[in-house]
Amino acid sequence: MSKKRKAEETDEMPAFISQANAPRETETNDRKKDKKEKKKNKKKGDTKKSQKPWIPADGDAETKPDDGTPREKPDLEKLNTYELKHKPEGEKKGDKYARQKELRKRKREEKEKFEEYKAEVEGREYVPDDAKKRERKEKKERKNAAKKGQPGLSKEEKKKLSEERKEKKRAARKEAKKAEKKAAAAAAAANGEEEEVEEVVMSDAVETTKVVEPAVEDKMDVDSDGSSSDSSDSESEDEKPAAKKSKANGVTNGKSKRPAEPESDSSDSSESDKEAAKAPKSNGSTAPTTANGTASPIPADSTTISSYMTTHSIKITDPKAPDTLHSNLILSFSDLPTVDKAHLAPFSAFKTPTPIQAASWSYLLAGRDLIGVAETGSGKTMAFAYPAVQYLTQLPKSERNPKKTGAKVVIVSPTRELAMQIYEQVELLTKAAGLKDAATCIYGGVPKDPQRDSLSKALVIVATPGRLNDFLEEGAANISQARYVVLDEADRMLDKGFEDAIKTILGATPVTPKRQTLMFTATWPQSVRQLASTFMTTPIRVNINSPEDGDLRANTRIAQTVEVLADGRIKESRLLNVINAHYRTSPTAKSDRILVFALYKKEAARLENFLRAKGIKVGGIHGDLNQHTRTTTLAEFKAGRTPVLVATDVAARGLDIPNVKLVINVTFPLTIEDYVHRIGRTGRAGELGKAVTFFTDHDKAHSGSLINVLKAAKQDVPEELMKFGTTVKKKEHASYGAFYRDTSDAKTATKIKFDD
Ligand SMILES: Nc1ncnc2c1ncn2[C@@H]1O[C@H](COP(=O)(O)OP(=O)(O)OP(=O)(O)O)[C@@H](O)[C@H]1O
Repeated sequence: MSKKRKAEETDEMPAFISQANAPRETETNDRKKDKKEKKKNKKKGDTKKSQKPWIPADGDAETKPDDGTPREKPDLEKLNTYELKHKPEGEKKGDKYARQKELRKRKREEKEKFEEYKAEVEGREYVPDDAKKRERKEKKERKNAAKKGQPGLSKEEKKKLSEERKEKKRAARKEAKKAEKKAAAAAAAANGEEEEVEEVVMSDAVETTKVVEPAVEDKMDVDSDGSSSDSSDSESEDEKPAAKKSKANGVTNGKSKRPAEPESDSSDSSESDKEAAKAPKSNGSTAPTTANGTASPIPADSTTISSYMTTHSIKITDPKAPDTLHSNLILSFSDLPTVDKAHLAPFSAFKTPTPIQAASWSYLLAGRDLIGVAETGSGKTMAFAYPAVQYLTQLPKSERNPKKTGAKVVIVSPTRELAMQIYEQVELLTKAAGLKDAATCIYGGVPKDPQRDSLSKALVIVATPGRLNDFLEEGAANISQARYVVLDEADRMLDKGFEDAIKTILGATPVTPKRQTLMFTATWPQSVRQLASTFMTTPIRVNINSPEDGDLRANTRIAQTVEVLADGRIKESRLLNVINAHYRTSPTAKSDRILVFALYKKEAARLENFLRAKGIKVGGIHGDLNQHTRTTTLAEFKAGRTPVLVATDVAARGLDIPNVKLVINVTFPLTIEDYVHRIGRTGRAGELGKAVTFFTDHDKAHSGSLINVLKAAKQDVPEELMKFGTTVKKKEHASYGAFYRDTSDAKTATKIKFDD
């Protein structure tokens, strides 16, 4: 037998046959090999049987004693995967293979089911494994066939071929781009736009908004040659994504519209330069690009704008440009400077921006400090939140890493519930802008740990002042690079109660003017104005339907009634009567919610119990309740499951609850501003509302200011109220003094009896 033949036999035959026929020398060598192999396997703990000679399938039957009992084959289909995994006693080899085969089949099926489910959740088409394999196989076969078709290609030839292929692809891409451009031009022409308008307006936008901070990649371009990169370059395929983004933002020279984001506080440009840079030109040429990235024509002509300003009683005061006609209003969502229509998704249910949004957006997007005063329920949240999120989207990626930079936007609100509500709105915007999980909400009354964790991942912090201060103290919150800071309900935030906390928070952010500071409210008393000015740099003042002199203006869509009660003890029965009367007469009674305000926590609890005892489905919110109860009670009220809510002033500001048709003030609040905010829980977003206020002798200090509020909103002033006097004693600030205004028509108050 030739050596070759011997080798073939050894390979092909079962081991025990080959060993029997092998010559002695080979046999001993093989044994030695086997021993070594076994030793090795033993060491590894490997019980692999591959080294054992092949045994027929029923080998077990030969080696194991037959106990006479017939072995039943298990029904594999009935076994679960756990049972399939475990070898039953006395299992035959053939059965084992069948069991393992079934197990593999089940696992495959489970995997497929999971993949199908995953695809469904992710909203994509499910491609089964088999199809994928087939596809891969076909691809491989095609590739092999192609290779076979060009046998013996030299290296150079292959290279040439690959170059040619690349060239073809490049040409195809160019063609596609050309076609895209043509289509865009055709669409623009169809809209009556000239192709050039885009460039003119876009460059105009850059010039007029004078922006400041180039994206990191763009910065390199600017630094290297001392000028911004040629716009034509951006057509090339090698254009960096950041540069593309800047261009799409309507910033052709790679500069953004925002204030500088220097790593350190030192900067080449002087503060005044920066200030100038922040200022938009007021000739309407901030010319934002539209939602689809094309240039918008100048948003609206000056006549349209001035008539809009008159209709909505808009007053814009810019200390830097006192005599200018402010015409850069954004009257339509499509005029907003955003690169992607998707960013506007949260506005899809709205027809147009509200006046406060229309008047403040262009200034905020240009980086200005701003005080926005507009009636309750007029969309102030989106007025400050939209530019905040746009600011984030325009930051270079390296600046969008909260672990390294900390938060970039801080929004502070006076109550926990309001903070949660703002957070929800911000989340809508960040999600739409593709910034997943960019925001966190920090407030008291709940465990700190989850909030602490969230802080390291958040670009936006929405917070109540106390809890944020706690985290600042322990070093868990980093807001040292937060250059967009909002005080919502600003007058409340600057009140004595919050003043110190706010000072600490602002102190932890970059100093003004490196920080853009925004204050929004429906009431802007004189007492906080001076303090506010210390935190801002030449802020724009936007007043919507609110007089400059600090007089209060309540939402005019709220019908206000004041009931002067001679005896406070009848408040409860009056409350019940008013609620019942509303439900009897309101055409929308089924879906209506009623909000009842008390001044004290104990009073709120008492009223809640009283109404419940009278068979009314009622909830309560006040400071004595734990946060969990507060949150669930509010959710129940929002959902309409408890249509009446009794609350203290924790619910007075900002809360936006649909279908609140009636507000009842059982006890007058401590300030007239709180009165305006309380009743502002109704009549929101253009709806009508009603407010009923019980007024007693105890509240007479507020009669003058209440009368003014009623008069300003063209409401009836009851004769009984007039008798308490019309003197307005304005609020006093601890550091900035008192603000009084006396009116002459004060009358002596007389007690009047109220007959039910
Ligand atoms: N452009 C818009 N058109 C119509 N509704 C809008 C628009 N923008 C916001 N809203 C809606 O108006 C309602 C009130 O908005 P928001 O809570 O921001 O008011 P606000 O001015 O902050 O009120 P408050 O002074 O009480 O805090 C919300 O339900 C909001 O979704």
